[in-house]
Amino acid sequence: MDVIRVKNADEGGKKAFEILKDGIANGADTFGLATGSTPETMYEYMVASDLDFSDKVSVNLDEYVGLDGSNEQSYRYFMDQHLFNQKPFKKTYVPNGKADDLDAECKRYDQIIADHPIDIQVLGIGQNGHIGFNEPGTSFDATTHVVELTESTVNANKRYFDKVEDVPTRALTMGIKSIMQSKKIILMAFGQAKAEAIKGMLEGEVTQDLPASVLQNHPDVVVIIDEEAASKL
Ligand SMILES: O=P(O)(O)OC[C@H]1O[C@](O)(CO)[C@@H](O)[C@@H]1O
Repeated sequence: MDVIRVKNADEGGKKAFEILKDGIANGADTFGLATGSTPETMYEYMVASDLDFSDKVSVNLDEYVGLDGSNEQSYRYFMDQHLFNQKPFKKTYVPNGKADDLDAECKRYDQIIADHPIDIQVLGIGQNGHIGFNEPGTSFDATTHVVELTESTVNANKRYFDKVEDVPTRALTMGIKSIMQSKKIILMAFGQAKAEAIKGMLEGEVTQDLPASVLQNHPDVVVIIDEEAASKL
């Protein structure tokens, strides 16, 4: 893995944006995108740029079960607000958290991923080392599936909700197998809370107990970390 150290999230987002821009210049047209606070600065640079995404496709990682796109806490809403409303794409995919049949929705999403192989996958990382919503213990062979969120993840994400009881406890997520099939991966991590997971991911063994460690097996990963996230290396 190629590790790039930056001062802060702004510099990290800029760096990620530059890698994305180079990728586009080299023909990338399908992007795996992530939500959460981590990629926000990268989206700001995308929005401020003169790049045109109207012939590009995005396939997002995950969505809460039970929230539809008009819900301000949904990941569809987040993506519209932070990127798609300002920079229209040809097509944007996010799992449907309101699907009546979640198993069918997982199959539908796997077909979307198969139809749109991801050139560049953007990732954050959970404090417990999750990628997407693939929590510790998830099989590396998993494709899109429904996840019971861990207490650690619910607690980390409660900052976006009025109260912890409002945080959905289930989500749909692209699986690790699909993430690993992306041609290139950019993982960003900012802040002290990510330091332990980053250490495990870069220096620990490859184990399902720390899902992001699987990235050691991918041939083209760029890890962008600020000083705090790098503090345990
Ligand atoms: O960027 P944040 O808000 O720290 O979230 C970290 C990770 O958690 C998720 O939001 C899922 O909980 C991921 O999509 C994200 O990469």
